[in-house]
Amino acid sequence: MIKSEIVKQIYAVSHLVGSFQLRSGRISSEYFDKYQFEANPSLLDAVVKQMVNLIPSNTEVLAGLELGAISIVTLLSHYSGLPTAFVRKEAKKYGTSRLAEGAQINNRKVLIVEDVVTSGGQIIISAHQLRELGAEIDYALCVIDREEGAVDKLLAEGITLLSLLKRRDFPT
Ligand SMILES: O=P(O)(O)OC[C@H]1O[C@H](OP(=O)(O)OP(=O)(O)O)[C@H](O)[C@@H]1O
Ligand SMILES: O=C(O)c1cc(=O)[nH]c(=O)[nH]1
Repeated sequence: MIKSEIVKQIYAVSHLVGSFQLRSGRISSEYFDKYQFEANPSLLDAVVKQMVNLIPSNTEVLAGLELGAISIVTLLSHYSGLPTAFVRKEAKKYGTSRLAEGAQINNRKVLIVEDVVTSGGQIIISAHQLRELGAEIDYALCVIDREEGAVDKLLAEGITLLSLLKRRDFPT
């Protein structure tokens, strides 16, 4: 599927208009309901196939942030052959008590994988937690960058934000 068709389909299935409180606390008149494009197998497949080309060449592990990025990172792992860490917002309180499940991240080049990025706040929180666990994080990769300041905020943390799509790619 070509990129313009992906844009068209994502907009059709996931773009909502209304009043939405975002993770950052901001109020927005629009919302990309990522679960709608993730629930569509052919669209998810097309999105992830394009994201494979954006993975930095020195990446050793993919790290998908719960919940929305888990389906994306799983398919990205399938197409890239890279192992995956599934990253919780909080460490599990029983069993292995892990924040990052799956692949080992200690001393490895880890690419954070996200769905929709607004302020970049969630990536920063998770990057701090993963770095505490020994991960080396220079990049994050998302499906949609809403272009609300995340690129600069992340750069200040030493993280380059790569995105398949930007807000400007969609209709206004
Ligand atoms: O760039 P930010 O301002 O941090 O906002 C974007 C974050 O908010 C959304 O997650 P949400 O909290 O809705 O979680 P979910 O994936 O568990 O649904 C989105 O999936 C990003 O993780
Ligand atoms: O910033 C957010 O919380 C957010 C924005 C958006 O468009 N979609 C989403 O899932 N989260």
